[in-house]
Amino acid sequence: MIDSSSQAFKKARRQYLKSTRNRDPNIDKDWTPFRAAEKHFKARYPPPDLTKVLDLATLDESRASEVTAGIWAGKSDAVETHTFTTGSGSKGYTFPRLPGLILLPAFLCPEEQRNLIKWSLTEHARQPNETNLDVHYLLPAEGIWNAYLRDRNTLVYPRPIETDAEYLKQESGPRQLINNVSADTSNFELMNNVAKPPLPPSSNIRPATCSYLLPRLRWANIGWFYHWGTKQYDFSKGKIPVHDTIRKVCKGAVRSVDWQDIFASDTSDWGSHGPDWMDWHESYESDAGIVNFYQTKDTLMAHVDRSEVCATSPLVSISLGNAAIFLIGGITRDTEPIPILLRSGDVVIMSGPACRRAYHGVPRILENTLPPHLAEADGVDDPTWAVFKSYMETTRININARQVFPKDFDPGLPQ
Ligand SMILES: O=C(O)CCC(=O)C(=O)O
Ligand SMILES: [Fe+2]
Repeated sequence: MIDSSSQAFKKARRQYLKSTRNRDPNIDKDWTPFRAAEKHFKARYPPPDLTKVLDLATLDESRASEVTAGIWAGKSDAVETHTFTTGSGSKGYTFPRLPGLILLPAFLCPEEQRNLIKWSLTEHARQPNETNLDVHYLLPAEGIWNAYLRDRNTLVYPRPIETDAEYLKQESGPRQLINNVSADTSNFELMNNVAKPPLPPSSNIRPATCSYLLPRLRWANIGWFYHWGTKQYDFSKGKIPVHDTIRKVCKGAVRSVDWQDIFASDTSDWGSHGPDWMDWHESYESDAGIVNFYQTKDTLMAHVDRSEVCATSPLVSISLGNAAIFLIGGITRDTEPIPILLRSGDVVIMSGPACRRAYHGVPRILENTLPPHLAEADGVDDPTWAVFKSYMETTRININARQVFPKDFDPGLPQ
């Protein structure tokens, strides 16, 4: 329940009244259903109503302490789902409205969740993997997390602007043309040959401490490098092998689903190569992706992950830490999105032609929803957990792994 006498509620109401005083009363007239849902869940005032949000943890007795830990809970029957039993005996859910969307609640046990959180910060958010901070700062080689643990006041210096850098020579015009085009096997070569100059560092960045930068860590790349300027992969930089921990979890998630059950009666268009779900237990291999780090005020706008050449192979998305509202709609923003409350340990799979290129986003991280198995350092039999716990109190981590190429497609790239 929302406490309307709390200081936070009153502050949000004051800000709302101030910011809406001169607002056009028809402002929401032209919003697409996706935009309207984003606005609803983002709002601090009035706080969003979660009764239409699917929250499967409310069905699971063993997660009762997670659900009651914070003020936020949805409903187990808010959205039409079908249940199946996974290969490992747990429950999985499908959505008649969006074939190929799979939800595996609590797929990861508390220990696996803690290990993935540690891995994300200690081993992954550092060179040679790129992070959002690298564009502007010369980060320590050990990564921002390890440097922060050593001394949170250590200064990190801005990346100098190189006077002969490639980014200064590029015209911005032609880049726009190829920006955000869906990748596929027929345009792969063209996309691959588009120039992908490094993004220019900002000119007004000052030295900053590790404790200032850590909450500003927003993502760390997995596998093939992604080029944000063109929204395409930059295959010329080679591929960093996907860590075994991630490979195994993602393969495990894909293998736990009986795809025959999901897609045998699917009649949609799977593209020129036809359906490939029959092979996924063997052929699925994540080779790119991103680890997203969200602070409680961060959001991820509606988008489609369309840079992968394969538009049907599963994308595996792992939630850790604070809970979030995840919205997923259809191939345009005009489809009313399905709202799902994702909690730590939940895994979402987006697969098949209808779901893999559906609009989705994260309009809200739900504050104070860190589950007890991550929040109580004492209850965790691990003396090193306390520092992770303090960071995770205001954080959600999402590990998002994708397969870039279809099974039999040879991109002709050095491995
Ligand atoms: O954080 C999430 O649950 C989704 C992230 C996502 O959609 C992405 O990284 O493309
Ligand atoms: Fe995405």
